[in-house]
Amino acid sequence: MDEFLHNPEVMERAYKELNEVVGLNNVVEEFHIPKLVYLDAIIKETLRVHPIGPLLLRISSQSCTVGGYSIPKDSTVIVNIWSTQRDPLAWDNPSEFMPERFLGNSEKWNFSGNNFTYIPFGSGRRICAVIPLADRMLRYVLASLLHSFDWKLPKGEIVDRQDIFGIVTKRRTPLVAIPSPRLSDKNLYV
Ligand code: HEM
Repeated sequence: MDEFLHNPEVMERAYKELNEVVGLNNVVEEFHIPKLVYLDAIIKETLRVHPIGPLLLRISSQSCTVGGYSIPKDSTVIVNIWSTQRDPLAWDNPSEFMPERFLGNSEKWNFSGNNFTYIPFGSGRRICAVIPLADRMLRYVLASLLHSFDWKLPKGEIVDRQDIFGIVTKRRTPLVAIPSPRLSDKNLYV
């Protein structure tokens, strides 16, 4: 929501897609979700710049060398995906919020954890246990919130939008956003 509210051209394109696919006379239903390809790109880009679990932990089962560094057996290894998903060697304009980078290449950009430049759900044996559920819920909840309401930021508010780190990534200050109804019929909100 934060990136959406701070990127008016992304907002405009997402609303256009929702108007065309769902329409202002309807609420979002499950069958609409696969057709919302720009919304899918927004979610993927959000998980790139703000991965929910920024640090993956592993213990090396044997001694090895990674990127020229020797890692002894039984070392704790921390993989910083917040950083790798913003690596300028892998991403153009890595700090820019650009959902378009995920359009038209769904084979390459998925949550399988096989493309190490993009692993928001982790990778390998300990990859997130509920990717299909999390993916579906994210798309459905975000699509419904955006489609049902126009969202605005409070006037004149200057906030610190940076991430803070812990087990999960959070924005430094909580987001305040003001919704107003946008559907054609008030009964659709019941
Ligand atoms: C957008 C939502 C979510 C994201 C981005 C996410 C991301 C992650 C990540 C990065 C890991 C670590 C993977 C690794 O070390 O390779 C993980 C592990 C895990 N996640 Fe999620 N997660 C999400 C939602 C959920 C939800 C809703 C649940 C439970 C209802 C869940 C359950 C788990 C479990 C059980 C593990 C540990 C798997 C294991 O160690 O074998 N996740 N998740």
